Amino acid sequence: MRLLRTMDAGQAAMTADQRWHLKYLHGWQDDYQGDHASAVTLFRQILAQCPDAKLRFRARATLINSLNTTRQFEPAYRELDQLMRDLPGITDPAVRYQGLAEASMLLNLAGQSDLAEQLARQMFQTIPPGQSICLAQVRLLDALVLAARIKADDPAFPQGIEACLKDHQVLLSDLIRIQHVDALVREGRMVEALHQLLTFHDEVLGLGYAQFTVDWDSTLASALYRTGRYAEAARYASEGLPKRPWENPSGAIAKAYRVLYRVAKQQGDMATALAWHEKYMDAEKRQLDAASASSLAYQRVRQEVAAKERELKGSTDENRILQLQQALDRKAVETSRLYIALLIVALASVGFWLFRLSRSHQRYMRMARHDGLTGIFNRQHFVEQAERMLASAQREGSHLCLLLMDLDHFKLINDAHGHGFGDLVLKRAVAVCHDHLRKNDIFGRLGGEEFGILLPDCTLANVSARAEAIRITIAETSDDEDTRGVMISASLGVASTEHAGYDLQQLMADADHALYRAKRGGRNRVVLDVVELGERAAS
Ligand SMILES: Nc1nc2c(ncn2[C@@H]2O[C@H](COP(=O)(O)OP(=O)(O)OP(=O)(O)O)[C@@H](O)[C@H]2O)c(=O)[nH]1
Repeated sequence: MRLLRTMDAGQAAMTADQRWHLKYLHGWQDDYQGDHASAVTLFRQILAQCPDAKLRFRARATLINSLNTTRQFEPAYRELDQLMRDLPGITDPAVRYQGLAEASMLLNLAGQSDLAEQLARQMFQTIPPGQSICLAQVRLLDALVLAARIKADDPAFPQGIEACLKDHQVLLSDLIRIQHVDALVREGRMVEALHQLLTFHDEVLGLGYAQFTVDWDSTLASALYRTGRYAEAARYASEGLPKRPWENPSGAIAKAYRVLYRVAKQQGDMATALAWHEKYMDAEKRQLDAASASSLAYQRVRQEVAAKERELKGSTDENRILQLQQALDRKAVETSRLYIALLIVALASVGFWLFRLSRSHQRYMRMARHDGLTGIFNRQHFVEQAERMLASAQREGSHLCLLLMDLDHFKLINDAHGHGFGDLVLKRAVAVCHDHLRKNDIFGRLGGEEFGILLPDCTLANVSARAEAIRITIAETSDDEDTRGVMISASLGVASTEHAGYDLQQLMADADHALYRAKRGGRNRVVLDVVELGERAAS
């Protein structure tokens, strides 16, 4: 206490952590001195605000003890439940050890000797440095004796006593002795029990621990009574009774009253016997009430905790279902996105494929319709287009002219300059012809070096000028640089719907006839199927 006062004086210089520890010590002191209400308040402050988990754990362990002492069983078991939950997080052996010891003791009081034994056995694995198995053995024997699961000859008793004495824990060594006495009494070994109780009686008295003294004396009185030593039994029983009535019921007090009652009865003092019997009954009832209240409280808290866990599990399950649902939704969104992406890729592929197909179709169509060398219509397509145009002109009542053009002495050009050169001349002749054609004119290669040109909206009156222009242009290619002055010319035969009508065959025949005449007339000239245009020799 003095130490605590000194520490209080130095509080101003303490760290926050040190102040919390000081508070804990005050709580512990209040508890020891019987001011349990103050102790409980201090421990609860620590539990609510202290940041140090270790100190909170210790405060809870001591709080459990205070609550139990003041018979606040339900809060005590609630704290015990929390203590057990916090236990796995506590690694400091001394703190764990303390917690396990408190928990084991409380469970033993609640009649849960199995659980108490389990926790006591855990204590053996957490012996703090510098400590022996003493306290662990006390807790274990407490549980085993209560459950009558240990024989009086078990070496655990002497081992425990030895360990406690080594630690200078005389009170704890005597606690083991009284546990041993319980075991001896249960086996009917009264003489040995008595011997032990008498031998250490003064030592126990010297400890000054009132509750334990009552326990020892009443056990001694009971043993004396059972061995027929009535007077001594009565003496120890009444000596053991507390000087002022205890707030807390104790089995030891009931035991002492019972001895006194039995001795009085034995002596035939029925009035005294009756008085002791009443007290005995009252103490026994209080003891039993306390025991069953404790046990009931334990069961109630267990159910409460189980219900909470079920609720928690339920909400956890609900949460998990919700989470799964959300995960599923996310997956569904991802899947639809994937499908959309796949669809887009598929559509793009199909689109691309269609585009390529149409391109190759167009290429194919172009190849099918056009001449590979000059790029103008081939004969078949020229005929098709010409027929379409003739039909249309016939419907509209307009006139067309057909020019058949054939390069002169082309064989000679080929023979003299090579086939490749001949190709060049063919392409050049076509190219220059384009300069004189309109958008709707139809131009095709009918074969070899022979070409057809169909001119819509054209009459015999204006065709000659256009045909002549074409002839002149071709003749002028002779002067081109790359034709190296080779004589190039063309003959043209012209036919018109005005004479031939709208039948292509007839028109072609007329034009062919005119062409023949142009060739026969000396080449490099234009001949109408009716009138031969002026002959003009190639320059
Ligand atoms: N270089 C080349 N020559 C071709 C092509 N197609 C046909 N020819 C040639 O053109 C020549 C046509 O000769 P001919 O029918 O005798 O007529 P020509 O020599 O022009 O005489 P005329 O028509 O009477 O003036 C042949 O020698 C064919 O081999 C071609 O695509 N390229």
